[in-house]
Amino acid sequence: MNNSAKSGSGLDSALAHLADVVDQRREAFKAGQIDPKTSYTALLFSKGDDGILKKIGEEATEAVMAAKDSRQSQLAAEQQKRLVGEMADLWFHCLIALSQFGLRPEDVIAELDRRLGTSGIEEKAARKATGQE
Ligand SMILES: N=c1c2ncn([C@@H]3O[C@H](COP(=O)(O)OP(=O)(O)OP(=O)(O)O)[C@@H](O)[C@H]3O)c2ncn1[C@@H]1O[C@H](COP(=O)(O)O)[C@@H](O)[C@H]1O
Repeated sequence: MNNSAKSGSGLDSALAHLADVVDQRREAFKAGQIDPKTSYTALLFSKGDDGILKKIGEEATEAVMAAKDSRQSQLAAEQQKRLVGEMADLWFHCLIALSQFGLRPEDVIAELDRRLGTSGIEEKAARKATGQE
C-alpha cells in the first residue's frame, strides 16, 4: 500500500464528489425519480434511519474482522486489499448516514481540522474538568 496516496485536498474532493452523488440520489429517491431496484443508494434511503444506521454497524464489524484477518496473515497483500475494501464500504455507508441527517463530509473534516493539534488526552481531561462527561 502506498502511504503517500491521497494526502491533502484530493481526499476532501473525492469525499465531496461522492457525497454529491449520494445527496442527488437521496433527492431523486424522495421525489420518486429513482427505483431502489436499480440504485443501491436509493435502496438504503428507502430503509430509513434504522436501516441506514444498522448497516454502519454491520460494515464496522466487517472492517474489524478484515483487520484482524489481515494481522493474522501478517498483512498479506490480498488481506490488505480486503481491509481497504471493507473500510471503503464503511466510509460509503457513513456518507449515506450523513446525508440522511442533513450533514456533509465537509462538516466532519472541519471538526477534525478544529481538533488538529489538540491532544485527545488533554481534550478528555478538559471535558472531565468542566463536567461534560
Ligand atoms: N461507493 C459506493 C459503494 N461502496 C459500497 N457499495 C455497496 O455497498 C454494499 C456493501 O454491503 P455488503 O458488503 O453488506 O453487501 P451486500 O450483500 O450487497 O448488502 P446487503 O444485502 O447485506 O444489504 C455493496 O452492495 C456495494 O456495492 C457502494 N455502492 C455505491 N457506491 C457509490 O454510489 C454511487 C451510486 O450508487 P447507486 O445508487 O447504486 O447507483 C456509485 O456510483 C458509487 O460511486
